[in-house]
Amino acid sequence: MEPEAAKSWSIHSRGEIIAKYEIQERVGSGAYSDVYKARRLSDNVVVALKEVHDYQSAFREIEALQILNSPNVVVLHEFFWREDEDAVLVLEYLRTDLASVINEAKKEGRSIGVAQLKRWMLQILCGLDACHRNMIVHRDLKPTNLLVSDDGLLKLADFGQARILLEPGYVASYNNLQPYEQNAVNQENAFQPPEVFPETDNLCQEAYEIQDQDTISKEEYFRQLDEFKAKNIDETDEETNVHDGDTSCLATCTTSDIEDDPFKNSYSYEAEGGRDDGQGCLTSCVGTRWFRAPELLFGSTDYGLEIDLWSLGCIFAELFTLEPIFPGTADIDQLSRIFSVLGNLTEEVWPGCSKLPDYRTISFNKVENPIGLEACLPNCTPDEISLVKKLVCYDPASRATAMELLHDKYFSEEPSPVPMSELWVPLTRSGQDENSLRGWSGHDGMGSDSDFEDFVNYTRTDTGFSIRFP
Ligand SMILES: Nc1ncnc2c1ncn2[C@@H]1O[C@H](COP(=O)(O)OP(=O)(O)OP(=O)(O)O)[C@@H](O)[C@H]1O
Repeated sequence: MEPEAAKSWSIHSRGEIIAKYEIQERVGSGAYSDVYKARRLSDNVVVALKEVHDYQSAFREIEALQILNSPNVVVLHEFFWREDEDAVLVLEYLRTDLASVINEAKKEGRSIGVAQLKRWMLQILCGLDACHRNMIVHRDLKPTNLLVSDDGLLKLADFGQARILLEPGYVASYNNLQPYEQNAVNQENAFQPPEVFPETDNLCQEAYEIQDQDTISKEEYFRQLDEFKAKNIDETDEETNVHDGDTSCLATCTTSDIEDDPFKNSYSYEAEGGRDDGQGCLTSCVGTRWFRAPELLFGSTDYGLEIDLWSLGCIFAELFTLEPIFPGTADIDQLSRIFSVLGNLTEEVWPGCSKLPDYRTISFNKVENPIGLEACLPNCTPDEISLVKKLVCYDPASRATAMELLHDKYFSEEPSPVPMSELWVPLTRSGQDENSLRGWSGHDGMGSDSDFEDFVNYTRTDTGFSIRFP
């Protein structure tokens, strides 16, 4: 029996939806959406109905998912879109997520075995590689957005902040799909639950083999991105009259980040280029803070796919240690945590970084002895540390691409990744993130959003403020 309260859900008033789906329960909600588990009446297939309360977010998610055809990206079955009503996306239903995998392991006091880790990582890499080959930057990668099926199939989800960095159709053609993706496209009835997924060993092996023919090189990617930036227009958003950044800040930074910040005139995520500037700049206010790349924290508006690679590095680190690597309580705290590990961001480590919009607004005191990533990854092997280092590095151009990582020797060395059927999949969804649960994972006391609470040693300067680490 459906609980009484359920009848008041706005989705029940959508005649076209309840004619086709029986809504069973609400399974999640996010900054932009409510998500329901439902049964398709015609064939009993279980789906997720995502009612998206933000036009721009719905548009982006639909646009990206229509392009992507990867076994490691959530399937969009259909969508309902009417003027003056929230869009409803019908997605394949995935019961749990990677955050739950991490939380359960932690609760049980065990680590995730290396062979299991490798299988999770390979699946994330395959999904991300599919996005990046289509020049789609996800912009909100985190464990709660990596959904997992009962069979251990991991899928990238929540494309509400995704952007396509090139004109649609430029790279997303059938011929550009990897063999495993072509199989997915060829499935006669796309509305069936996925068939047994080919083992990722084969999947990634095939991906390696055709890499040189069918994927763009890093150099080509940067060339295309430069062209895109030079054009300085965003056709998608121009056409739809949607501008990047209109909603992202409120969705991803807590209100108090902005409202309570005594220095909000000196340090702000409301990057000039990101809000309705008509120039097609990207907003720096994307993603969830713990996984946000330093260039975003410094207000960059012309970043690329590499912001996802930073997030990926943070996710890999968390898989190794079961703890978020940079659990910042506010945006400046986020930067300070990164600095204390990697050292200060300077022209030596990333030539050109001083041109980042907020680089001179905030001056951090020199971190004399950064602890290094090794200290954050105790009990990890040199290969594991090296894997994270390839992603969690300042210069975006130095970050390894998803395709490069699929070739990383880490994945071909013993122990081999477990077959998917041997993955340990939690029975429930327990995943939480910084936005949804304060005090989770032993981060009690770090829940404040005040950027300055943790920094008693700050002083105003002519251009902003300066912070000494405690
Ligand atoms: N396909 C799905 N199958 C099952 N549950 C889902 C699915 N998609 C989303 N959910 C659940 O709904 C929650 C919110 O979905 P999602 O993250 O896509 O929305 P959002 O509003 O963009 O969230 P966020 O605040 O993280 O940006 C997810 O954390 C997940 O628990």
